[in-house]
Amino acid sequence: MIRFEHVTKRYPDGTTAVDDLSFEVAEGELVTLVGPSGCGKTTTMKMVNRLIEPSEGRIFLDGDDISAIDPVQLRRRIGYVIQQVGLFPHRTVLENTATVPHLLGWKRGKGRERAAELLDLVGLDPSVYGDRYPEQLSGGQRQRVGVARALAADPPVLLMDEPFGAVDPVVREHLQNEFLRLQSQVRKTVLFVTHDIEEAVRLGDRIAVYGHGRIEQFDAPAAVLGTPATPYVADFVGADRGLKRLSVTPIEDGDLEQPPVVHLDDPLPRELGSRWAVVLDSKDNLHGWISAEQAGQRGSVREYARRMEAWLPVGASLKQAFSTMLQHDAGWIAVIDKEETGRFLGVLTPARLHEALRRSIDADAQDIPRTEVALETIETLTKR
Ligand SMILES: Nc1ncnc2c1ncn2[C@@H]1O[C@H](COP(=O)(O)OP(=O)(O)OP(=O)(O)O)[C@@H](O)[C@H]1O
Repeated sequence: MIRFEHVTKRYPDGTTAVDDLSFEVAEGELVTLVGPSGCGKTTTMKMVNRLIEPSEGRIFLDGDDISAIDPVQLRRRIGYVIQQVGLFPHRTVLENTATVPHLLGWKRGKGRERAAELLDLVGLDPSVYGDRYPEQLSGGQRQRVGVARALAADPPVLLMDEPFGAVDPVVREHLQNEFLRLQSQVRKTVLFVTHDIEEAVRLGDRIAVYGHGRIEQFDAPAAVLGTPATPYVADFVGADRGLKRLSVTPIEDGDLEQPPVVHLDDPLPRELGSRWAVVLDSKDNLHGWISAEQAGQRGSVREYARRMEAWLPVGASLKQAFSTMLQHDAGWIAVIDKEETGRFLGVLTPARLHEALRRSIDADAQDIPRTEVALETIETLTKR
């Protein structure tokens, strides 16, 4: 969708901001450009919408060489969100959001309708916020309007330059989550500039880690954290990359333990054979748990079962698992298939969590699928 071919940018004063850059972003992919200040991220991005012209090399958008496209036409295909949102102060939120449809000559009513739809999508109720002016919004709300405005004319490509850089960390995380939810619906091709590795890892399908004017590594977040390509990248992602990796490694079926299970309407078993058992309802959905002390008493499981608060759907990150364990002071958490159905799959214990993390790091180091590492480990163990 976006392709850089040997692109170099030299500024008139001799600064080489970008040096022989070649990479490709697939349709619907979100690529984060991350690196220290001055490494050429913004220059890279601004060359895509021709706010900056390359000195050498070519950039293609959907197969078209952008140097042959009129810049104004080009920018209509590309949404642009920057840190200082740049909302028009004397226009309402709704008018601001409808800016591009308006420029494109849409009928007023259609433009406003679309703007209201987009505001809704970014979590701002148009009936509450639509008639406000930018100064009547919080920083986070202004950023949301910026995103809504960039999406209003439904461009296939979005360029985002530190869009959440100016808000505090809590709002920032909130905006990141909302943006991920939004992106899962709209599936734009996104280039996202940030200097924050955590943000790059959370949002990117792939990350381009910049050194000086060059990409040092272009890979999936887990791979960048697990096997940094150069000492520079290792240093940039930080000594705590093992911890960061928790947030990009999902819980998988194979990570789960199978504890004893009882059903709500069963009589209490005489023994559990374990310190606790998971309690399921008649559809095998998670209900709660009982402890070994309750076994052997009279009555049914239902009378003694406690609700299970610490649970997650499969596919949630190991970081969420760890944080859920801490939050509920739980020695294990239940894992279900989907939030909607709640079918019980197994439990994750701290030991299994550690194993899962270990396995994902080993898999990257050897560049083999994680499931195969699991099998290999089991084979080695059984042969011993
Ligand atoms: N107009 C210009 N003239 C000369 N040098 C420039 C110009 N614009 C940027 N540069 C230089 O080019 C290099 C890359 O700048 P760029 O803005 O792309 O970096 P960045 O990675 O986006 O940095 P930051 O995270 O601080 O925004 C820097 O050394 C910068 O000083």
